[in-house]
Amino acid sequence: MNILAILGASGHGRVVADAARLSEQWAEIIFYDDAFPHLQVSGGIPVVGNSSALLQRHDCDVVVAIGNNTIRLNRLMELRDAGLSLAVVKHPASVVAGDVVLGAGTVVLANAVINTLAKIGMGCIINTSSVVEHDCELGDGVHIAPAASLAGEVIIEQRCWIGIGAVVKQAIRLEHDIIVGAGAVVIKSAAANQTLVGVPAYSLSGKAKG
Ligand SMILES: CC(=O)SCCNC(=O)CCNC(=O)[C@H](O)C(C)(C)COP(=O)(O)OP(=O)(O)OC[C@H]1O[C@@H](n2cnc3c(N)ncnc32)[C@H](O)[C@@H]1OP(=O)(O)O
Repeated sequence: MNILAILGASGHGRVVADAARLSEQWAEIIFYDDAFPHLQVSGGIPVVGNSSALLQRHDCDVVVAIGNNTIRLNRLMELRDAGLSLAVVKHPASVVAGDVVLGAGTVVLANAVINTLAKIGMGCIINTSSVVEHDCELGDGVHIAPAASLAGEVIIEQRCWIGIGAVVKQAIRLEHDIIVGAGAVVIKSAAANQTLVGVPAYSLSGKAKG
């Protein structure tokens, strides 16, 4: 389709819009945001309605640019179930191996590299200058923040957030809904629903309170 509708007109939305514009895949880019009608324009791009209005459209591709993994994924599924066509946005300065599978609604931003046989789920953010090495598997709604790096054969389950500049050693598995803090170095697999920080990474929930 000729129009890309982006749900979420915040800073991340503007980054996604710019990647989409540079990819030259769409003739027109518009925002939807629940701050409409208060918010009318973002980064020079018109905000034309709220999320309910977007659900009524069927003449455009759509992507959700909301940082929160659970909200982004839920919104995407809602739009998919309403029959909208979910786009993949890939910045032209990203490098994605030819055999990589990118799930619907995923965005790959500038200078990100995804290497051979990686599988990326639905609604993921592969953010600026991040690295997803060969044979990694990312579940739905994962966010790899700027400059974070996953070594080969890492498995990241759904809705994990790998913080800015974090590093994950090869063949590690992170179960669902883990947050890895900025700059952490993860060297062991970890169970779901915890926050890991530090070098080497440890669980914040297991930290003694002083
Ligand atoms: C384009 C973009 O901007 S994408 C977004 C990129 N941003 C990121 O990736 C941010 C990642 N987020 C973080 O690193 C956060 O600090 C989190 C999620 C790890 C923790 O946040 P919160 O749950 O709010 O924890 P809080 O800030 O209260 O810190 C709790 C403790 O952990 C420590 N801590 C927090 N983050 C880190 C970190 N990254 N590394 C080491 N220690 C940390 C704090 O110093 C604090 O320790 P204390 O109890 O001894 O004082």
